[in-house]
Amino acid sequence: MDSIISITGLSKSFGRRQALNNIDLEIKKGEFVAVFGPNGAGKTTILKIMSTIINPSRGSVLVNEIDAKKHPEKIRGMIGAISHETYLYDELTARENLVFFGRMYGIENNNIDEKVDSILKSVNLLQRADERAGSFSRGMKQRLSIARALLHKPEILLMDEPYTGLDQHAAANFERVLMSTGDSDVTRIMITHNIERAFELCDRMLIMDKGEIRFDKLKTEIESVDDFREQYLSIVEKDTDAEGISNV
Ligand SMILES: Nc1ncnc2c1ncn2[C@@H]1O[C@H](COP(=O)(O)OP(=O)(O)OP(=O)(O)O)[C@@H](O)[C@H]1O
Repeated sequence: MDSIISITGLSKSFGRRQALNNIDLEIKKGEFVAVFGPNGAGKTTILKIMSTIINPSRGSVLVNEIDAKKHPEKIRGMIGAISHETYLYDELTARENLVFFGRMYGIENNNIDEKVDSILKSVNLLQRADERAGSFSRGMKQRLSIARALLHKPEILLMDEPYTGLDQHAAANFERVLMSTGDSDVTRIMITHNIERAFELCDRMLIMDKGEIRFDKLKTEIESVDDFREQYLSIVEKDTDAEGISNV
């Protein structure tokens, strides 16, 4: 089995609200998976469980055959997470933030400065390296948090609406950095409402609704963006006003 992530019978409830309902999902090493769905579908919840930020109510997540519930610390080392929360320290400079996280991930002291400078350059923040993260704009913070997520060269990148706050230039640059990680067989999972970009970048498209995976196809099995959009609407519009899909 060449799955890097193996999810079985996964459910999550918050009080009486069921966010995930008995999900099974296999993700292969090196796949780039886009996850769509209306607000409240359970997308962030499944990513948070994969990142070991929260525990499931039932079921299991195995990453490289390691049980996420039993060994969360091992899983965290394999994962880079980009989300709405930037996980940055406002009082530290951009460089200090990355050095801090680099040490946490066990990057050796003798080459940490070089790695930090190289990743800062890739997100166009090298010139601002010695300024406090707290003084950065939202988009700059997002770029720094992308750098933080990539610094330890994770095997798996989990992205929850990574385009948030990025201007067009930064979004294009982010995609360049993101696709360059493909050389090393990185597995990427991205929640997004941006159907056009995802269709261009990803290998596999999932649609979640009401805590379930309602659509799961390889891009090669989908005729076109329009075909996918139609399928999305036919799945979600019965129950919602189909918020959460866009062309931007
Ligand atoms: N900490 C929490 N406490 C209570 N309910 C929660 C919590 N986190 C999520 N939920 C609920 O679980 C359901 C799924 O939420 P989730 O954030 O996974 O949706 P989503 O698909 O990521 O939505 P969006 O597109 O709006 O980000 C929602 O009904 C939400 O209200």
